[in-house]
Amino acid sequence: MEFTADIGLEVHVQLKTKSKMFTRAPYHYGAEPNTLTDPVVLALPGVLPVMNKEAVRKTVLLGLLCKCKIAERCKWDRKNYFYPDSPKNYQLSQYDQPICEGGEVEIEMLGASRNVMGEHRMVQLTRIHLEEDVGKLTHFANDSLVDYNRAGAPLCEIVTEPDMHNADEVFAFLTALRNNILAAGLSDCDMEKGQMRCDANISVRPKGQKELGVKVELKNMNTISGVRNAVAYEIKRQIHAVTSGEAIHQQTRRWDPSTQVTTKMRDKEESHDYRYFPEPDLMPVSIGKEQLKVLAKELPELPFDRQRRFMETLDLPYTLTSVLCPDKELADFFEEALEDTGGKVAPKAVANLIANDLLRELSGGEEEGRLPLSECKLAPAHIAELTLLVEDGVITKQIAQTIFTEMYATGKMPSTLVEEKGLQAHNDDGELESIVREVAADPKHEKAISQFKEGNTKAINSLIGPIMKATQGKADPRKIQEMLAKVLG
Ligand SMILES: Nc1ncnc2c1ncn2[C@@H]1O[C@H](COP(=O)(O)OP(=O)(O)OP(=O)(O)O)[C@@H](O)[C@H]1O
Ligand SMILES: [Mg+2]
Ligand SMILES: [Mg+2]
Repeated sequence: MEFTADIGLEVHVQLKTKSKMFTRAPYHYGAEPNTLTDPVVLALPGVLPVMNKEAVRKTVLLGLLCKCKIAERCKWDRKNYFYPDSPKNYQLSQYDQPICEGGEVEIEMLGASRNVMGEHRMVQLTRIHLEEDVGKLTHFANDSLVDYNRAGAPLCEIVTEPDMHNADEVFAFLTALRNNILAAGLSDCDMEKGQMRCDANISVRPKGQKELGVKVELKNMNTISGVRNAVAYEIKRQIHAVTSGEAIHQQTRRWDPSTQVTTKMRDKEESHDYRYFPEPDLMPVSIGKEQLKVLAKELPELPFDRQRRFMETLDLPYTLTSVLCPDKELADFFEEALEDTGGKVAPKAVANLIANDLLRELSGGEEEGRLPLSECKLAPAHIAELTLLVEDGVITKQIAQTIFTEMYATGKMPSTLVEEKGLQAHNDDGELESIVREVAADPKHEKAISQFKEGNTKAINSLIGPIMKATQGKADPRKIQEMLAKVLG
């Protein structure tokens, strides 16, 4: 029997704000445990919450980015539970009136090969609401430690419809969502720092059956590829269970990255009744139409929209755009460099230097991870000047490579390096002619030259290398060819 899998995600994203959701205690990653707290975070008697406006603003931006319907009015609810990660015994969240409803995220599936664009489609969202994060527990053999630094940090929860059907779609969704959020500067989305966390709900049903199967919720995945592996494993496990006549029970399972399997944490029956009720100490929030118009202007161009623009209006190949566009910083760098050339250089030449040469230097030969652009000595103006020097024939493409490495290391402008090292292209025809004559006179090229004279124009290609070498790479190969033809008649 064939099966269809249905997957819905609950993605938690920590917003980049200076202070916490309902108090002015600061929040950032990596501080000494329990140093980012105050009476509100620790829920001492008599404290009252005060809403962080910036967190609401960023959530509305996230909603607009995901094309959600932004509620005119939303409110806060208490989600009651008893666990040491929350000193209040409840979490402030939003129950029946979230800030954002509906919405969608565009995803791209893998193409047939690296230089072919994959299929695009929309993944439907259910809602996005804002809540506060909880503390972090670390368990030991006999006791546990709690760190309340994270408690009360603004946390967006993005809930999708069960609209994904395999692990690759889940991977594509999380990648696209993360790129969009990074482009808008709403969060750093570092999964390993817990800034982006994902629970995956998975069910399977016989192909053709309308109603969805019983869902299992997966937790504890801390990389996007970890989520992909966990989902792929869980779909296989459920199909295997169903075909062996076993029923799937609603439960929560934990992904173990070291053994790459999911194991049961708890059954649905053990799950909590949260007794949600409206928070009496906070007013509902209204978001006006005028405010929405102002906020909409702050949104960046979405990475996929930018990619289409680069392909359509700048005629860049898909491969280059797929390197530049997911990373807003890199795409901005490219556009600035292109602008600096004043339209005199083909966009592809500029894009190539950034997507190939610059990234190669930034990654220093490593497969994954690279230096951030902000730590690099190059500005867009360096790239622009280098492409202009080649375009104007001041240096050859070969020399541009040498200069690139040098300017990356030193931060010196390419024109300075050309001057300092005398790397100008061979524009002195007389000098080039004498080099060409000298090389052509070498008896070892006799055969090639006679073949050329008999009409085999390609025969002299073997002379270009030695001539290039004699000019120390400073002559344009096209010019060498012209000169050779002239000298050999
Ligand atoms: N049958 C299903 N198969 C796969 N995913 C599902 C299914 N039903 C719901 N989901 C997904 O699970 C997520 C949460 O669903 P839902 O709101 O129903 O449950 P919840 O908030 O986890 O709480 P509870 O499980 O107590 O209802 C959503 O992303 C939704 O798309
Ligand atoms: Mg939640
Ligand atoms: Mg859930």
